[in-house]
Amino acid sequence: MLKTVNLTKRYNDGTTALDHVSFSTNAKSISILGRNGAGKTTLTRILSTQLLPTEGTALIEGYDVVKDAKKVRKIIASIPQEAHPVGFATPLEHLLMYLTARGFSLSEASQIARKTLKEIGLWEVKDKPSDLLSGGMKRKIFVAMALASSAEVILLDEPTVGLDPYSRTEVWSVLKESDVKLVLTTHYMEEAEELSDEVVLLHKGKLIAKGSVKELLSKFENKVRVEGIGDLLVGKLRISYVDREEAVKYLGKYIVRPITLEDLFIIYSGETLED
Ligand SMILES: Nc1ncnc2c1ncn2[C@@H]1O[C@H](COP(=O)(O)OP(=O)(O)OP(=O)(O)O)[C@@H](O)[C@H]1O
Repeated sequence: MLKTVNLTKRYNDGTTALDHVSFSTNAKSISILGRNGAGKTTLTRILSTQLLPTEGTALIEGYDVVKDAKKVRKIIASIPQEAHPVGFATPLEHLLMYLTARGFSLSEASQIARKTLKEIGLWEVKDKPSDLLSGGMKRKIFVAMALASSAEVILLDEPTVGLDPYSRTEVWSVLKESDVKLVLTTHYMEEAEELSDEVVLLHKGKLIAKGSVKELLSKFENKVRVEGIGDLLVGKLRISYVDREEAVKYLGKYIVRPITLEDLFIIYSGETLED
């Protein structure tokens, strides 16, 4: 579905946002994870043909995002992080405008728009100007547009930022039920686990790990997370990762629990919890 070879982006001010990132995946859905500034948005902007790489290549469904940019634009729908709806237009109008611009007839667009607005939980507010909607509802308009588009691959940059837990679950279930292939960036580990077959971990522009959450976790199955309660430290740190056998001595005064995706990120990025 996705392949990058030595993908590199250096901005004009000299910042290297992506540094020779190479990976390939046939997973139906992937999450790109990383801390602020890791290069997630830069990667999705390159994949969605909005930004040229400095070096290297990226392919979506076999099409080069630079050489075959027109073809790529036909098969993808992309929601940038900073997308804002038009204030006076309603959710229904947004979907109708978007779908007709993508080539659907008005009657097709109307049918698809109504179905999607119901599925995503925007039906009650479909005729309200977006200015009058909450931040989460505004975000949902864009997820609905991407889902309704019939694109083969949708790229979502932090799709559920600002959504309350109920709305987030609502969006997740619509995304999961859809046949569309997903590339998403997120800060929510739970979202990555819920929605993606594979995760790509970026750190300071470099790829630090890739695989299914299960695969990545299995590499650390002999480790557990130990967290000191109050001022209690594990060595010099409040949280540390130790071998299972060693964990026995921490039981009682410490919180000892299995490693999660969130811990993997800390382990792979090589950052201590003091950082
Ligand atoms: N237009 C630009 N010019 C110069 N540097 C940029 C530009 N856009 C991003 N950067 C820098 O590139 C690096 C990667 O930024 P990017 O937005 O891709 O990260 P991110 O992982 O999406 O971060 P966040 O989680 O905060 O959205 C950062 O150091 C950022 O400051």
